[in-house]
Amino acid sequence: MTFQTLDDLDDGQRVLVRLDLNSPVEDGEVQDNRRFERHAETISELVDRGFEVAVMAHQGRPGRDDFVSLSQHADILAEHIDHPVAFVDETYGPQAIHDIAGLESGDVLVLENTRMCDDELPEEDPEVKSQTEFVQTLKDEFDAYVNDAYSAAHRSHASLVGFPLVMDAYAGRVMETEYEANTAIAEKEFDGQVTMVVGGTKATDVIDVMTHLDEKVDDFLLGGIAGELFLRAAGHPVGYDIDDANLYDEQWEKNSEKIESMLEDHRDQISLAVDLAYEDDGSRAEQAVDDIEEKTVSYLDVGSETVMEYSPIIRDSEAVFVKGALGMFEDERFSVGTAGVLEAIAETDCFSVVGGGDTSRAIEMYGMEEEEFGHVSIAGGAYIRALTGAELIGVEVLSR
Ligand SMILES: Nc1ncnc2c1ncn2[C@@H]1O[C@H](COP(=O)(O)OP(=O)(O)O)[C@@H](O)[C@H]1O
Ligand SMILES: O=C(OP(=O)(O)O)[C@H](O)COP(=O)(O)O
Repeated sequence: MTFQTLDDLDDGQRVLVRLDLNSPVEDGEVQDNRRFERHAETISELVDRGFEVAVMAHQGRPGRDDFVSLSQHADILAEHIDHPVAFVDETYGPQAIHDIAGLESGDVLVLENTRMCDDELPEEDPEVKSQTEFVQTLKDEFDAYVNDAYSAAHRSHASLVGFPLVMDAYAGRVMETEYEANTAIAEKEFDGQVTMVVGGTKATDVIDVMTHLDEKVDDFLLGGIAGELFLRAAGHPVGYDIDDANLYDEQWEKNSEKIESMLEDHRDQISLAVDLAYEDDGSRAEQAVDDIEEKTVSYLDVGSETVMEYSPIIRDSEAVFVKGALGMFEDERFSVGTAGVLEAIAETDCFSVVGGGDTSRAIEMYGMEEEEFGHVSIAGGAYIRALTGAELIGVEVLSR
């Protein structure tokens, strides 16, 4: 697969750049993370080369607490590139078009969250997305489109797959390096045991990929939301929403058949938590899974016994892939699973990849160094999909 890169683009043009600045949001505040640091390299290069730059990116999903404006992202990006970054609260409306027209050489303008436009979601064919009002309006304002959002390249959304069909399209530096690293990793052959740690909140993404990796991966170590859904399928009274949470039921509806057939056909490859942690009177408490008779609390981490079972499997592995945290590690009380597994990987000389905008943050939060891991990717769902050998739709359209 080959695509044009920034080396193929003449300096000083008007470029529309898609980044992935999707970030954790705590109490309405966007948290700085490695995605800003990495994309800053691409934007700084474009600024230095005198381009007029408009940035598109998404944040969160409609209906979720993390679905917020990109105004804070513009400020964080400005700090990373040490250069002013303007923001407009429209993606392609009249004010956005006015501000784009006013761009001068070296200027950077962040457009509003692409997912606030009706045309961005849902997933549809690139041809359909390329004909949307969103794409058709913006395409004439620029000389070229640059996609740097490798970590979102598994989504067939307008800002990712529509523009390359109707504009001269290039890969940014992050797209280029992540694509090369993850493709090389997907092609690697391992003689020994291959383990995948599966957690996080996006269970649908990981379960879909697990069904394609059962020949490549010997052991799946489960936690997070997917872990609880597997426990539910195994007959435990967990893995459903209580209070007004919206993490389990919808993903169960979508995936229960796949989970049940994975358990039926590959039970010996799947390790489930034997204990779970929850908050009790402000402190961490743990409960053996076999003792749970009814879910009355939110489980926020795997328990210590589970970490003791997972760690030797990691130590015996030749390769370990991590996608998604085993618990809500941002709260130190629920970091035992995620930090425990990452520490076991860091202490072992296995080949390892840690992926995910959120999960990779745990490395620095809990005193580990990136150098202790083979590759730390800012992509989560995209990198595990790449492991299956499947081409990512956002990369495919860039290569046409
Ligand atoms: N049991 C849990 N309950 C709530 N959140 C969880 C739980 N386990 C993991 N998480 C959250 O999952 C997030 C990572 O999810 P996800 O987006 O799937 O992974 P990544 O961003 O690493 O690709 C973390 O921020 C963590 O707080
Ligand atoms: O953060 C992302 O994916 P990841 O959590 O799998 O790394 C991407 O921005 C895609 O976001 P989405 O999973 O809401 O489509």
